[in-house]
Parts: sequence; C-alpha cells; structure tokens
Amino acid sequence: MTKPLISIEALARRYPKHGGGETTVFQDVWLPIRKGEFVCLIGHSGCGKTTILNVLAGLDQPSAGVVIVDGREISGPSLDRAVIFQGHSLLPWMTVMQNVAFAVTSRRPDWRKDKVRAHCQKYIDVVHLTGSEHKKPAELSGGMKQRVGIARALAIEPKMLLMDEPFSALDALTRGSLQDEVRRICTATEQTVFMITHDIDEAMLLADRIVLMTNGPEAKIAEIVENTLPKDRQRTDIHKHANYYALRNHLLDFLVTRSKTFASEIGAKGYDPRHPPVVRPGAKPTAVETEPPKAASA
Ligand SMILES: Nc1ncnc2c1ncn2[C@@H]1O[C@H](COP(=O)(O)OP(=O)(O)OP(=O)(O)O)[C@@H](O)[C@H]1O
Repeated sequence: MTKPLISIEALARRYPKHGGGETTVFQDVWLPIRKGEFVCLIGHSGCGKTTILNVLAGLDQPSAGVVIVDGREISGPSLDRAVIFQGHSLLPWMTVMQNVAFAVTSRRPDWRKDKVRAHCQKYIDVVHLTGSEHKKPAELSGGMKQRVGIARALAIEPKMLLMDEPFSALDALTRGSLQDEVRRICTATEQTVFMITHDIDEAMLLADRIVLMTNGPEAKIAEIVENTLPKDRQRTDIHKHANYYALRNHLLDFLVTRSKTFASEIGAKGYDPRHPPVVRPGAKPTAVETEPPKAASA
C-alpha cells in the first residue's frame, strides 16, 4: 500500500467496570486508509464502531494507540475531519445557507462574505437543495436536513469525512437517493471517507473496502473485505454482477455466524492484528495467491 493518509495504529478503548476492573471494548485495531478511499466499518452493536469514529474525529481519547493523519498524530477535533451523524445536528435558528456558511467561515475566517456564499451555494447545489437556501431546519424534511449536513461537511473540504450511520433514520427511497449522491460526490471529489453502517447493501454500494469487526468485548478487526464489484456500479444493476452474491453472502455469513466464532476460527491459523486477512469474495485468486510455494533453499 502507498503511504496512507490516515493510519490507525494499535488502538484500544477500555472503560472502568462497575465493581472494579476494566472492560476492553476493542483492542489492537490497526487500519491504514488511503487518500480517496471509501471505507465502511461493520460489526454488531457494542463492538466499538462509534468509539473508533469518535477517536478519529478527536472527540474521544483512546486508552492505547494513535491515529496519524497526514503524518501527524491527532490530539483533538479539527476541521480536517468533518463528521456527519445520524441526526443532522443543524443549528435550528439558522437557514440552510447560514448553517453551511457558519462551518465554512470557521474553516476560512479570512474569506469575504461573497466568496463564502458562492462556495456554500456550490455545495448546496451539489446536494440538490437549490431553492431552499433560506429555509430553516424546521421547514425541511428529514432527508433534506441530512442533505444540509452533508453539504456542510463537504463545504469545509475536509481531509476526511466521518459518517456514523448517516442514512439510518431515513425512509428507503430517500436513503437510496442520498447514497447515490454521496457516492457520486465522493467519487468525483476523491473524498476520503470512513463510514459506520449496519447495512450490508449500503456498504457494498459505497465502500472500496469493508472492515469487519468481531463482537465485543475485546473486539478486533477480523477481516478486510475488498469490494469486488465494478467501480462504476449502480444501485439499479449492482445485483446483476457476477460477484454480487459471493460478496453479499460473505458479509452476511460473517455477521450471522463468524463475528461470534472468529476467535476459534483463527485459533489454528494464527492472527496478526497489524495485517488482518484481506478477502476478495468472488474474485479470481491473484497470481501471488496461486503461485506454488517456493522450494526451501539451502
Ligand atoms: N462512557 C462510557 N462508559 C462506559 N462504557 C461505554 C462508554 N461509552 C461507550 N461505552 C461502551 O463501549 C461499547 C462500545 O460502544 P460504541 O457506541 O462504540 O459501540 P457501537 O459498535 O458503535 O454500537 P452501536 O452499533 O450500537 O452504535 C459499548 O458496550 C458501550 O456500552
């Protein structure tokens, strides 16, 4: 892998237990993320996904390990890392334009008002909210509010976009169209994204790599699944691709069964948390994988 933009190294989070001792939620989590990559994190409730995202955002401190962004260890929140939460978290007394402009002005305090306005308008247009600039959040649907959150995050042009189940509170139709928009925008702008989801189909549509976590406590990265569907995949025909069922069944099987039994699965094989197994469901083995083992030299 070329030098990653983000490097999660030996991350762990422990909390004090009632009655003494500590619970380790997750441990020894290592993950490099390349610039422009879309990474989804999947795992059962309680394995520590939100905690990892909060550490990446600088909103929480790990008990061990570090996160390096662009060669520097992070030590707190930064406008380099924008977060989109499940709830849109807009300022209710501000209009759409003001909500987006507020974030842009924090990032670019030296910009003149008209420059900020033109910049915000570009992102409001990108999420298809043209004409709603003067509306306040109470006048918007759930999907529109989430679009404002996305426009606001993109408008600050962060090094990394962090999303915690951003579409989970939306109806299926709105969710689908917003997923399409996010994919279109992130691909066009080569945005680096780290997203938590419980939705396998969402991960298959959006992610380049899907990171699978075992169940907590003491959760770890079990596997990294490379998306074997074509880069130009579309929601409408994704299921027609030859690798679709292999990929989907692999993810489903992990969530239903292997997330619980992973510890016994690796017992015999060994496990290196720095290099969790990488799998490509449905893809032909690469030359390296098919190469016969070399004879031992004297
Ligand atoms: N402040 C805290 N004190 C003690 N335990 C905590 C605290 N915050 C989180 N936890 C525990 O850490 C574990 C991981 O929480 P986290 O929200 O990161 O999980 P998650 O995988 O995102 O879950 P979900 O999918 O349900 O959102 C949970 O068991 C939770 O109870």
